[in-house]
Amino acid sequence: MKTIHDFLRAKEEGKKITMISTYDYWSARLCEKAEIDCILVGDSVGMVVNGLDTTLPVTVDEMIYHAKAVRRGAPDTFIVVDMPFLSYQVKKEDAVYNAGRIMKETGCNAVKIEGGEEVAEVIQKLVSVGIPVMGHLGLTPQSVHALGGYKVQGKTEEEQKRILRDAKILEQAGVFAVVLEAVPSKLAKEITEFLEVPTIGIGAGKETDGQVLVFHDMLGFFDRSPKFVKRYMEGGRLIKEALKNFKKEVQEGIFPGKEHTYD
Ligand SMILES: Nc1nc(=O)c2c([nH]1)NC[C@@H]1CN(c3ccc(C(=O)N[C@@H](CCC(=O)O)C(=O)O)cc3)CN21
Ligand SMILES: CC(C)C(=O)C(=O)O
Ligand SMILES: [Mg+2]
Repeated sequence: MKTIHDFLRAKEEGKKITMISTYDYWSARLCEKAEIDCILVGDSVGMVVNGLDTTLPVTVDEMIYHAKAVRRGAPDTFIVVDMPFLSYQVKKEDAVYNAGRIMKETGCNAVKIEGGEEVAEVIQKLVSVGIPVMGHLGLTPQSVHALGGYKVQGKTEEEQKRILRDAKILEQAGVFAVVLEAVPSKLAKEITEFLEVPTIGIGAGKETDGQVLVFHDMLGFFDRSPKFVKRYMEGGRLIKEALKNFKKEVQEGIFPGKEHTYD
């Protein structure tokens, strides 16, 4: 099992970190077999698995349910769990309670929190009680309504300054890594060079210390995907063909064959 120190060392040694966002037993098993460095049980589960338009309705109980399944599938992989909307913003005490539940009930290794300066105190508190925290800057989907949509962040110089400043504040607060989502690669490079802790990018160019993608996106399960997604497989098409094949074979009396029958 990797530790937070292995991620720091990877940055020092210039070895890229790979992270995949996924939510269940079988996909976690495959990630572990493929030796992916880190699994993120993302609150994107609400959109990917549950068909919601945003991540906002996702609950702590739902995150725990998925994270337990992921841990069973990947017993030896470093697992980070997203803290969902409103589970850490209201009071520091809530954040400790919710992060504590996530750690205790799932056996994960760390939690992830979206935001900059406004969550620095919460992060400090979690780190002080022994809960490793991953930060998340740039496009923070839990603020989609405030951002006016899923849009690239850090386009203006003012925004860039704010994001870089937030990154420094997160490092001081004690995060062991930071996700940079949907920002120009130049800004991601600048943050990556400045920080001692690793950056993990999604739509942030190639200069970050690692990359993260959602399992279902990279395997092509959806017909539409954001610009930053590379499809390593046309999973949706392959599955649809298999389903059609099943229907055809049943209709034509080909399935089940002798080998599938208890005679
Ligand atoms: N399946 C999935 N993959 C993700 O990467 C992901 C989620 N869900 N849910 C939570 C957030 C939301 N994310 C998103 C969602 C949409 C865009 C998107 O549509 N981007 C457009 C427009 C960019 C712009 O206008 O600036 C694109 O074409 O890339 C980007 C990130 C990333 N996260
Ligand atoms: C896209 C990643 C970074 C995430 O936060 C998620 O999957 O919820
Ligand atoms: Mg998330």
